[in-house]
Amino acid sequence: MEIIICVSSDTLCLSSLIFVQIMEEELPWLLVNEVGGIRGILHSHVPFLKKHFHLITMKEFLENRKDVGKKVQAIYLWWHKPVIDKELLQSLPNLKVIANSGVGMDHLDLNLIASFGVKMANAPRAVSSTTADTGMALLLASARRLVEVHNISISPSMDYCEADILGVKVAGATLGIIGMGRIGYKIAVRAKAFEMNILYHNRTRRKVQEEQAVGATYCKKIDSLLQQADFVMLVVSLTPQTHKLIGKRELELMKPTATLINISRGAVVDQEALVAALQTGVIRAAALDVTAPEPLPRDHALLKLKNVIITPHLGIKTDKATYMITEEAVENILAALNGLPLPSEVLPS
Ligand SMILES: O=CC(=O)O
Repeated sequence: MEIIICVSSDTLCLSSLIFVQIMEEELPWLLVNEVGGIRGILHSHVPFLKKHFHLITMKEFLENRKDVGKKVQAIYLWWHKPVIDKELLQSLPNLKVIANSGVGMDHLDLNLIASFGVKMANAPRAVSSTTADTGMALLLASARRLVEVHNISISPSMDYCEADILGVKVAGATLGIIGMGRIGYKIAVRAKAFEMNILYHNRTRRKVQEEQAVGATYCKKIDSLLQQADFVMLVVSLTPQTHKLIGKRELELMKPTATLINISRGAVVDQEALVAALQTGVIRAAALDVTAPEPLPRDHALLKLKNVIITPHLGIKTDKATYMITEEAVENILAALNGLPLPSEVLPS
């Protein structure tokens, strides 16, 4: 909403106010968590959002739930916030759409949201390359023990022996990708450039031409991939079927020299089994961008292991990718508010 105040050019004093005109139709109201901070929309996205919406934060909504609730037509979820529950949905009678700032929708009760007649969208276009980069960064960092060698390099004594910095050769090693959707495939593209052999498992097999383009071999059974891979990368969505997909049995199938990399969701791995496997040398190392919960309690056993690298769900967090996510969200919200098909609608299964 833009307010134009016209004053007489002769006197330029307030008493000469002629009229106050409200320009433009009122913009649709968009509910966001907060601006700035760890769970808030980034400040740099706000001017873009304000071009299309009247922004209202959760704090403002909670202060005046009755009046504001009726106006909100859309929610932009930034890293799972605000939490969408029945109570919130009931207080937003005109809500039409919820846009998620990522691809994973496991934090949402899709059936509940759909039962309120609210559409949902995610942001698959924006996230793929950057998340694939995160996976490769973790693979390389773990292979070459970057965190350990960094700590040695900045230590006062720099006391180390060759064995302390000996890594694993990536070229010629076998990468097993579990989950060959958009992100999994982009990881394969990157791994090919690093001269890795690539195995993959997916619910549905990729086309032969797609496999050939990255030199990937399909493993119908996860077990066979686990037995052969030097690096296993988890890229699946979290669903009831993938919950604790990797447990004690699966870890024991892996080579003792193998590394597990998880960029999907923490709950895809049985964390207790993982801790035991890392402590007893069942596998060499793990590199985790995701844990359950996030962040882990500060005294968690995974934080004490030298053969673990943990990042705070870096996933897509780069300047460009986060901005693209907001653009994708705006596209979806505007489509829903105009009664058009949503470019990345997510339906309950
Ligand atoms: O975790 C990241 C995403 O869901 O896109």
